[in-house]
Amino acid sequence: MINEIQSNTYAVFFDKSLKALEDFLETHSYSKIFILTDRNTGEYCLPVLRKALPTLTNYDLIEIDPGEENKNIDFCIGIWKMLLDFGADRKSLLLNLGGGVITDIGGFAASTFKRGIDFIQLPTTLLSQVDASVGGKTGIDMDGVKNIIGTFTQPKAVFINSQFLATLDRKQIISGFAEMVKHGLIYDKGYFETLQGVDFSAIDETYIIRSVEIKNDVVTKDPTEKGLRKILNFGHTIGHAIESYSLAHDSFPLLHGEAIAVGMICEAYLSHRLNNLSLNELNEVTAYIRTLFPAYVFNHSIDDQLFEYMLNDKKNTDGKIGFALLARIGHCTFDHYVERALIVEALDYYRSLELKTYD
Ligand SMILES: NC(=O)c1ccc[n+]([C@@H]2O[C@H](COP(=O)([O-])OP(=O)(O)OC[C@H]3O[C@@H](n4cnc5c(N)ncnc54)[C@H](O)[C@@H]3O)[C@@H](O)[C@H]2O)c1
Ligand SMILES: O=C(O)C(=O)C[C@@H](O)[C@H](O)[C@H](O)COP(=O)(O)O
Ligand SMILES: [Zn+2]
Repeated sequence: MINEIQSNTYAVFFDKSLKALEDFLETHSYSKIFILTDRNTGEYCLPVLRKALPTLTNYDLIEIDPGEENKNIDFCIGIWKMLLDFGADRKSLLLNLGGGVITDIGGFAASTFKRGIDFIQLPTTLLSQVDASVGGKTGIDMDGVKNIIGTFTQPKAVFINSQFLATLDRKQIISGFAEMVKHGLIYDKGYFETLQGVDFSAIDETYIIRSVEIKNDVVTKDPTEKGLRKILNFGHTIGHAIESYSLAHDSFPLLHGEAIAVGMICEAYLSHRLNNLSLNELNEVTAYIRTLFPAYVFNHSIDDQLFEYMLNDKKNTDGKIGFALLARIGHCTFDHYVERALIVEALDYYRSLELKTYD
């Protein structure tokens, strides 16, 4: 069965057969089709796509190295060059087959090439299925700052095939799960509670659909983050700073969802201090996230560096650092500007927890 969620300008299909994709390609006459993969999705996901769509033979493949460290302008130039060399025109289609790195950089490359060509998202990680492929935020990192260059450009369609997740390791699954937890925390307490019983060895498609419904609801109301959409950034002001720091300093950097989990604990603390989140709910959020993720160990000596990153957050105004904070589980508000001393208190709260550490 193919489920479908409608956004402002496109549809998200939940489609294990990829029949909806076949129909899409048949009804759109693209002059050329390009498939963007990274080395892993080229190996694991492209064969699944080719098997499901044996008629899709006429395409050019663009493959980049996997990993957040490659979501940058150099790889983007590589994609633009390939499009140019292979003769992409304005009626070409870029099909992004991969995780959030591929859907972000591919979306950005397509939205800027010849001032914009069509792209579709075929997300292959849990994180990209529940979050990154939907909503039209495209982008790349620069100087270690997350997503600092980018556009709001909607894809022509998103095709979610949960079978892609079969080759994903547990760490990646749990990283994606962090964004699902975020969806429950900001929008739907019942969903947050349901997620606590989820079996990671086989994530039910119902949950993926619920997360996409929540994300789609928010971005449909506010596609370009003038207000409400900022709630999708809960956990990200501090989380992105931690992610950037880890990318620059650790031999095995935190994954996006792992860093956002740290951010969600710190920002739940701020929610308690500034936005009426009750102590009980703060403890509930902290305890649950602690069961999912080991501790990330960092001390005061890196606080200045974390602040440098936070000063680049896109929710900031007039040099004040912006946050989306929970008012209660299931409800989040935005445009909270927080002083450094309180942010340090939130980092201290995280540091004070006795957590199992990463090995
Ligand atoms: N645009 C948005 O709204 C949005 C939302 C959330 C996150 N993001 C971005 O998404 C990125 C993180 O995405 P991610 O977690 O998918 O990371 P990722 O794209 O790096 O994928 C994780 C790893 O899994 C591999 N992989 C992908 N699919 C696979 C499969 N089916 N089987 C085996 N291996 C597979 C990839 O090659 C990579 O090594 C970050 O850059 C984050 O900033 C964007
Ligand atoms: O779609 C959104 O809006 C989000 O904030 C979703 C986040 O999970 C995602 O990580 C996003 O890329 C962060 O955006 P940014 O504007 O803080 O770079
Ligand atoms: Zn995120």
